[in-house]
Amino acid sequence: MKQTTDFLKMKETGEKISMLTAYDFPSAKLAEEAGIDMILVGDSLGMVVLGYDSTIPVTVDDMVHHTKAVKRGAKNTFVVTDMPFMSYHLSREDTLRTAARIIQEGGAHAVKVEGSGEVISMIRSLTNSGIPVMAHLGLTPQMVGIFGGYKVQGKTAEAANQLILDAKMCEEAGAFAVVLECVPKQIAEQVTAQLNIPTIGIGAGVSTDGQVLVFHDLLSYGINRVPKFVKKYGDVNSVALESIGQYILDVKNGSFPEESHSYSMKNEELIHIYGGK
Ligand SMILES: Nc1nc(=O)c2c([nH]1)NC[C@@H]1CN(c3ccc(C(=O)N[C@@H](CCC(=O)O)C(=O)O)cc3)CN21
Ligand SMILES: CC(C)C(=O)C(=O)O
Ligand SMILES: [Mg+2]
Repeated sequence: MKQTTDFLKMKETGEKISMLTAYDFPSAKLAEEAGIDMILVGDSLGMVVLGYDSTIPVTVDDMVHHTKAVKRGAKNTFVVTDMPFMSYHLSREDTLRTAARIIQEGGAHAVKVEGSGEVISMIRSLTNSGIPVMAHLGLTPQMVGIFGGYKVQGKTAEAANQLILDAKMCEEAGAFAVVLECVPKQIAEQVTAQLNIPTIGIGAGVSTDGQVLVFHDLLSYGINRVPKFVKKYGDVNSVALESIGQYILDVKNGSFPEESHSYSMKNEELIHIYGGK
């Protein structure tokens, strides 16, 4: 299993890091079997699995519950779990206790936190306590209420310079990697060049040290509209719709179940249950 030090080595050698979200046993099993470098139990589960329209309602209990399922499906892959909305802001003690739960109870190898500012000192406290931290900058979805929507970040020179400073502070605070979400490719390239820790991009161009995508986006699974940065590698929606539609037809016209799907008993037994008639 790859771990934090291996991801640092991958940056040095130029081997790109592949990361994918997973939220349950089957998605984790598939990601591991395909050979993914790192799994993210993203709070995007609130949207793609639980049906909320943002990541804001997701709780620590949700994250622990889904992390446990992911761990049962992927026993040999590095697992990072998102700390959900407001779970790393109230106090240092609360942040450490929550992260410890995600690690000890959930079984994650690392946690991910969004943002800079006050969060930087939390990254320091977490890493000092022995918990590997992945930072997340740019479009930080837990700030959707402040951003006024899911909009590309760091588009002005000022915002871009701030992003570069923030990324450096995350590294100094001990983060082992940083996710850059929805930022101009030029900024992602700059940050990647200026950091010693790997950058993992999502909507951040090709220059980052790795890429992350949402499982359901990559497979078009239960999702219809996807952001511009998503590439559809599969079409589970159409496979599922065709299959379920055919099942319904077969049930209605009696062509399912077939003989091969049915159980039977011997005639000599059967005669006795009809009272010998
Ligand atoms: N299914 C899914 N995929 C994700 O990547 C994802 C989630 N959910 N939920 C949590 C966040 C929210 N994310 C999003 C959601 C929408 C856009 C989006 O529509 N962006 C616009 C950019 C608009 C602009 O130009 O500023 C786009 O058209 O791509 C981006 C990131 C990324 N994360
Ligand atoms: C989009 C990725 C980076 C994420 O944070 C999530 O899936 O929750
Ligand atoms: Mg997230």
